[in-house]
Amino acid sequence: MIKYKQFTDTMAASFYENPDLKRERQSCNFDKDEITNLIDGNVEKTKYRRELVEYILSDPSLKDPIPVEYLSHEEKYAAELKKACLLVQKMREPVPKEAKFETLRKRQENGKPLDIGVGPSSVILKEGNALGLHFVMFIPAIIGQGSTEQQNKWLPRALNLEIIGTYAQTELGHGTFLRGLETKATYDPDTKEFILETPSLSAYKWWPGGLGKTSNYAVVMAQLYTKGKCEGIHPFLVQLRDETTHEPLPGIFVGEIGPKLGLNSNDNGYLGFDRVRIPRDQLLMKHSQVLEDGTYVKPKSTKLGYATMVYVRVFIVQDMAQVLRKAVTIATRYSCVRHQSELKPGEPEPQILDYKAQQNKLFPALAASFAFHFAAEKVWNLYHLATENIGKGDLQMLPDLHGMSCAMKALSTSETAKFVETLRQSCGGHGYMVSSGFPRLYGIATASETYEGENTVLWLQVARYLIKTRMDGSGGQSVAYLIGSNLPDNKAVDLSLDGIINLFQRVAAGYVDLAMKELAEHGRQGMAPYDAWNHSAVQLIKAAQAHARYLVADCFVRSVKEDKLSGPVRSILNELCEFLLIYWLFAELKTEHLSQLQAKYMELLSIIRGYAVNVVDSFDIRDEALGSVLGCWDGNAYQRLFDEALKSPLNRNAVHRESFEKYLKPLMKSKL
Ligand SMILES: CC/C=C\C/C=C\C/C=C\C/C=C\C/C=C\C/C=C\CCC(=O)SCCNC(=O)CCNC(=O)[C@H](O)C(C)(C)COP(=O)(O)OP(=O)(O)OC[C@H]1O[C@@H](n2cnc3c(N)ncnc32)[C@H](O)[C@@H]1OP(=O)(O)O
Ligand SMILES: Cc1cc2nc3c(=O)[nH]c(=O)nc-3n(C[C@H](O)[C@H](O)[C@H](O)COP(=O)(O)OP(=O)(O)OC[C@H]3O[C@@H](n4cnc5c(N)ncnc54)[C@H](O)[C@@H]3O)c2cc1C
Repeated sequence: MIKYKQFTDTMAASFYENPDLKRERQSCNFDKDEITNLIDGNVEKTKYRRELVEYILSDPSLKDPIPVEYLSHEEKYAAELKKACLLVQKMREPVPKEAKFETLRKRQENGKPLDIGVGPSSVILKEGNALGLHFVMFIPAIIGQGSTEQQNKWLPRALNLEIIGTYAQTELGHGTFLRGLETKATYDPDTKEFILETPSLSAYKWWPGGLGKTSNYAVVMAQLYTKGKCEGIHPFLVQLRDETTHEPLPGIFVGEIGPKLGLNSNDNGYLGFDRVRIPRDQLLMKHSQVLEDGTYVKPKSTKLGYATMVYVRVFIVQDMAQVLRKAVTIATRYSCVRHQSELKPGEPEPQILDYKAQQNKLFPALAASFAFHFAAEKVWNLYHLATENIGKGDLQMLPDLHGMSCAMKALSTSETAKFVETLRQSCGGHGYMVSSGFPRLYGIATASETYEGENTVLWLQVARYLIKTRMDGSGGQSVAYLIGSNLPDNKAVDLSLDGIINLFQRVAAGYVDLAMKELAEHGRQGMAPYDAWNHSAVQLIKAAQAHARYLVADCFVRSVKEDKLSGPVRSILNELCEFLLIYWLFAELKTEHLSQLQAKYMELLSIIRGYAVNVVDSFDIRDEALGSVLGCWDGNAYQRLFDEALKSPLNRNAVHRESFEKYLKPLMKSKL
């Protein structure tokens, strides 16, 4: 290792707490645990999560020997998969008899397994997760699309990880337009099998997570042909690899698609079929069936086959709240410890957290992390209720669930991606380091804008629902304000939370009406409806975005009003809620309203400045899970930046001998 002049000894560093952070923490006047419990769900859930995280982090076999960024593409996959597998094994073993793991042990004694889901796995897996799709889509697809018999056969094996699967829908040629998928599954009544076929290059499955090297099964979406007729896309459970040797089965062409902007430990893959036969009962038959003689039995709605995507869209809203909490924790703590420039002439350099412009970068994201947390809760509840009803044959809630999940997925991912970039910038040059943690978070947020329905496409789905509702009054609860007599009145701007929600409805309804006018105008000019729709897309997307903001804002306001909160926490959430609502309104309002809101906005910046550090502390994210030298709890950012830089392989020796001797030296010695 090369030598450097050291300013902190390691022992002293382990007791260090940055004085600026310490001062903020000493002035905390609310119960941080209350916010922690609110995010976890309740006190017991917090206790469970903390023990689980400690249990995982105290295991030396789950630690990275060197930062994964220094590994090759192949090594990265292997190292992260190893951790994922060890994690799963660990969660199955009996927890040791230590007092600090009492909750975990009791849980196991009561026959409840330890969670291996998003929270625990994201503590140690930060670069994507080869087993993620198995848990997030493969198992939910079997549950949501499989008949009871099929679930009984496949679920226990999948839950035990005897088989590992993914969700293979997107193809090289089509991701958005599902009706355009080309993979074929043709029923052969003689053998009672489906024959899977990839008819062209563009029909190759492309993208599925964990497909390249990890999965031995997949739920494959393919066009179902029976009795010479195409019945549209359907889910098939297909074995891809031998269960013992892991070799691809005959007729299966499978591999990995290469490096991506982020999530590089996940082996996203490609897949092709050359006349691969599977038994008839591997068409997942909860909603539609093919009988032995090839007769097709229709589902109650063709859109029930899209249900796995709806589930994941809901899941993503929750994931975005988590990403935002991490990003805003890093940027707020760093802004507290970083001093730069001059605020008052001649005075010491202030904390950058005191600049209004800096607060304007941090606090909207802080507020939005709560907004998306509450929105995720609401849409989960709706999802469970709608699914229960669908199980009883009542599909009435399906359009509202689709509209709401598309709106919230698109808004939460696009806002999170934008905020993560702003928060990165708020940390200046150091934010650009991989060790800041921002590149990984940006990789997740931007991927989420694209996967599970590209956002523009989802906005247009939302717009379709809004326009339909406005025209025939058929929409559900989330769009009730657009129906006839429910339309928000045009009273003067009132700055109460309810008043602002009314304003949000007016803005959204206004955009919907403008889009309708535009559609009608195009119609009058002789355009066909599909052309008019395309020409009105910009306005339609604006309407969908305003509606999504209304939905999320409304959830926030309702959650803040619940009486389970203490006075101090209620007023913090109230202020953050009001602040976010004004921030979003700025994007929509005309100048006459702006000055009224501007003063309130500036006042709220100062108020939030008072508790921002303590609020991010209450997110209770362990340093190891945060994965950022800038955002660590102790605020020892410079020392940690330095320590991390010293891990670079280029710092093993003072001179990189080989490149110096071979290239630099000859260059410097050569004459013109
Ligand atoms: C150790 C490890 C342990 C544990 C690990 C645990 C956890 C893992 C950790 C971390 C993971 C974290 C996060 C990541 C999670 C998951 C994401 C990962 C990968 C992503 C996977 C994918 O991307 S899968 C592929 C997704 N693809 C899409 O979303 C495609 C988008 N396209 C569509 O949805 C559709 O084609 C369409 C909606 C755009 C159009 O469809 P179609 O042409 O058929 O329809 P129309 O436009 O004609 O509309 C017709 C009517 O149908 C209604 N409609 C459409 N869709 C739906 C629906 N889904 N539900 C209900 N109704 C629907 C539409 O509204 C129309 O109605 P009308 O009444 O107006 O006619
Ligand atoms: C990290 C990652 C992981 C993924 N994991 C999986 C997986 O596990 N399984 C799986 O099956 N898939 C997966 N995908 C694929 C993903 O679901 C698709 O990429 C996504 O649905 C977008 O489809 P597309 O790539 O065909 O984009 P396209 O539809 O080709 O989009 C290109 C552009 O065209 C625009 N566009 C398309 N249609 C319209 C329209 N009707 N109106 C206006 N504009 C339009 C879009 O807005 C976009 O700007 C993954 C993708 C990523 C990035």
